[in-house]
Amino acid sequence: MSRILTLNSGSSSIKFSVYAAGDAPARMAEGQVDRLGSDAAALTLKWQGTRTTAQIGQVDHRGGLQAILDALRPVLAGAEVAGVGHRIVHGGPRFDAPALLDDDTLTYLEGFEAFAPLHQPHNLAAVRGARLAFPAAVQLGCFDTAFHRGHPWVNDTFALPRSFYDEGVRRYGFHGLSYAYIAGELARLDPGAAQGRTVVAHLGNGASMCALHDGKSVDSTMGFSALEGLAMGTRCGQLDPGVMLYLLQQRGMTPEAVSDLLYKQSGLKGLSGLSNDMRELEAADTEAAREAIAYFVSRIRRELGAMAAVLGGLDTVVFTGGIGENSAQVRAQACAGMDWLGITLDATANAQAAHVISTGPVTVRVIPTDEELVIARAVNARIDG
Ligand SMILES: Nc1ncnc2c1ncn2[C@@H]1O[C@H](COP(=O)(O)OP(=O)(O)O)[C@@H](O)[C@H]1O
Ligand SMILES: CC(=O)OP(=O)(O)O
Ligand SMILES: [Mg+2]
Repeated sequence: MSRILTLNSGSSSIKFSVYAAGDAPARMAEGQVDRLGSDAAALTLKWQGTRTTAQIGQVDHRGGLQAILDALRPVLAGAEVAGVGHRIVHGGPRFDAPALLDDDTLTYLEGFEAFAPLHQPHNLAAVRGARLAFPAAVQLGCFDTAFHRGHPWVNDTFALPRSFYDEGVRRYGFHGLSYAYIAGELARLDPGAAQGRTVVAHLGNGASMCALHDGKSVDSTMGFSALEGLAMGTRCGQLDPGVMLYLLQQRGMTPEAVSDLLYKQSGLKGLSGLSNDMRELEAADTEAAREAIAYFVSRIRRELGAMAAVLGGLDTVVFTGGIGENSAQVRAQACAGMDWLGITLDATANAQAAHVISTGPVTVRVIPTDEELVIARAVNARIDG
């Protein structure tokens, strides 16, 4: 009985799944620890038709992983974990496909910790934890950046002297496992449309958008780091680099303080003064919460127009991620008045998060993402039954 474990460490959650290996991986159990870093972290496990949630208090990513391994003991009893698949946000310029996580590869990936400080250190810590817990298992890295490696050069570079591009200062793009899944789903649901022009909005605690042509990524709102583009739970998104110079030079902030500001104190949290969590903002009756959502949405709208221009038109829009899948309000605001682009929402279908929520010529879909399945398929292909 071979099992595959997937680990997906996001900025505020660790999602996990257990699959039975075989012709295609079959999910047996799944769950997550969410609200990491708050005092209300909780572990949810779905297994054998039941769903249990346990409050685990204030834990960090390491404590979250330990709680997951403890909870999985009965799930994995009597079975052999043949492979552990890891979501690793940064694969650098080297990886355009999953890779075995040997010592050399881990050292290479550590070099990108500073490029993705909310993720990469947690991702690699999970690899080390999983190696100890499952020493005989294949450890496979599946990279968020890999899906974007085929971008045209103009979407892969900044207008800095070329030597910076050569040393790796590039627009990598992230959330690639999610986009790979969505591209595959689109090809299954509507093969004709999947060959066309699609914009996918992955709206979670981290958020980005991707322009797909014929299922391949041609542009992303995220760039060198997971800071660029849309505003996020705690990240600023697009920012005039002059602001950073002002903070460093005029305000005299340390680089560490600027990093903390841009990664952890900004975005929805910074604008609302309340929370990074869209559920809380939607429930809050404050002007600042409404304005934070309005800013979040306005950036989505702006990028949607930009990506339609990059693609030379638009056939399909897909909403995914925790907010994209669950917030009818954000979807409605993002698409309001977009009839000029061919986007018209059906209010009832949107409220129900139906598969198709549009009536206009552009098909707007809600597709729950499944980064874990993309990882499990990659591991399944590397292990023997
Ligand atoms: N029913 C809901 N309505 C609005 N937002 C939601 C809902 N459920 C989840 N979310 C939001 O989804 C976000 C988390 O998305 P997720 O993709 O799980 O994040 P991560 O980046 O940690 O993987 C949070 O802002 C959360 O508030
Ligand atoms: C890359 C990124 O922002 O990931 P997440 O949405 O999991 O925070
Ligand atoms: Mg995520």
